[in-house]
Amino acid sequence: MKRISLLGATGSVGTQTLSVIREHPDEFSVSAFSFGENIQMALPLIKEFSPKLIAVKNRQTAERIRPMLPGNVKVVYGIEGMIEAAAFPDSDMLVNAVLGSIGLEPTLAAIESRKIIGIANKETLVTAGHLVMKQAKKYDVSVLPIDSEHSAIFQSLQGQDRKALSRLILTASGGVFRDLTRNELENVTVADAVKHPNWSMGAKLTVDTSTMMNKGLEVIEAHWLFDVPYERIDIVIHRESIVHSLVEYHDHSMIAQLGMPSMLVPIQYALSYPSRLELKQTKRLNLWEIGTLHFQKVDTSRYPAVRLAYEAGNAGGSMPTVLNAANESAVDLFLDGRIKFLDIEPLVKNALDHHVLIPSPDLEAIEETDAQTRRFVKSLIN
Ligand SMILES: NC(=O)C1=CN([C@@H]2O[C@H](COP(=O)(O)OP(=O)(O)OC[C@H]3O[C@@H](n4cnc5c(N)ncnc54)[C@H](OP(=O)(O)O)[C@@H]3O)[C@@H](O)[C@H]2O)C=CC1
Ligand SMILES: CC(=O)[C@@H](O)[C@H](O)COP(=O)(O)O
Ligand SMILES: [Mn+2]
Repeated sequence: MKRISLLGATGSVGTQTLSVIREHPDEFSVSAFSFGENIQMALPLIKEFSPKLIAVKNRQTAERIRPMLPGNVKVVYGIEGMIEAAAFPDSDMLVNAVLGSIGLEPTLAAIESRKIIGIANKETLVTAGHLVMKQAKKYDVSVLPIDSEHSAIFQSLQGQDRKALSRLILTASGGVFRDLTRNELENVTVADAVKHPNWSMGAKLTVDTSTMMNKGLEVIEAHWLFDVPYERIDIVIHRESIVHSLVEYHDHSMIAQLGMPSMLVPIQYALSYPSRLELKQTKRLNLWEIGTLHFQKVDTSRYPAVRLAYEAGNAGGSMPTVLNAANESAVDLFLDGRIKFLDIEPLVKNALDHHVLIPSPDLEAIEETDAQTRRFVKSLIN
């Protein structure tokens, strides 16, 4: 029985993680459960999975939910609460499916408590991948990818000769606006931007897929997870989201993982690794029904966020922190209707241009850079 601390339990990855746990009650249980403010969604899940610890975003949410729960359930809140949930002594594994760089400190705390880490929360690896991977090495902890592309790469590396790895190739759907020119993006709305052609996901990530900042963040995520330099990480646009990513070896063999677009597969693989469990809930891939797959080179003048991400990754130090924080702020502003879709990329570029690089930032410098960048982006639109 693997006992799990789940951060972001009410979200898209969080609820799908709970579906995997529901299907395998003899394999997994939930010991600590964290969410933001969505009590209506959380309450039936808490009743079903009976965690011992609940962490919520703020004091008001904690005070509202406390009387609705049995007395032996502990309720905590804020970043300290999330850290307590991540490092909960009765857990063996952290599944980090919270949104944003707020997931960093809980991840570090769980590593120090020697939990297995299942990481969906890519912002944590983008903002401070060097700290996470250094800590994981120090405490001899596995960091298992849940992001679909990284799970595909991880699966394509199993049993292979790491020294023979040539490059990683991340697939990208191109997002909902992939058939529009940049001029046609001028007046796209929030409602248009939160529809993904192949996956059902939270709003922030869906917007990131349409600027393709998501793929830029994923390049940085792959750099840290697999210790591969940026010049050996490529992106290919693949409309169907059937090939979830590929690894090329020195003998020119490419090994890929394929499947229908469902997060249940990478989530379950991280939970059960190194075993594979049966998955009943997802449609099998039927290649003759799919028929044709398409692959296309990325044009970075169409998707400037991809270029910004490679530049930030290559610059290193605190630049990826700025990239991530500026993007989180800009996407929030877009989702709040305060800026247009095409304002996102220039805001991120402006924040990167304005930042003076810190070469090897520690946690304090990362958090200060993150906060400063968010203030800077807000000041630009005010
Ligand atoms: N969705 C997907 O298919 C994939 C997601 N990912 C990554 O996984 C992460 C989660 O994505 P997704 O599930 O789509 O996001 P969602 O927006 O669907 O869910 C976010 C979750 O985080 C909680 N949350 C948000 N802010 C806070 C906060 N300040 N304090 C505490 N809890 C908070 C939300 O709580 P509440 O709603 O209760 O307020 C919710 O439970 C992201 O990093 C994303 O990039 C990676 C690959 C695929
Ligand atoms: C499901 C998943 O892993 C997302 O992060 C995904 O990457 C979104 O799809 P595209 O980035 O290919 O549009
Ligand atoms: Mn992904």
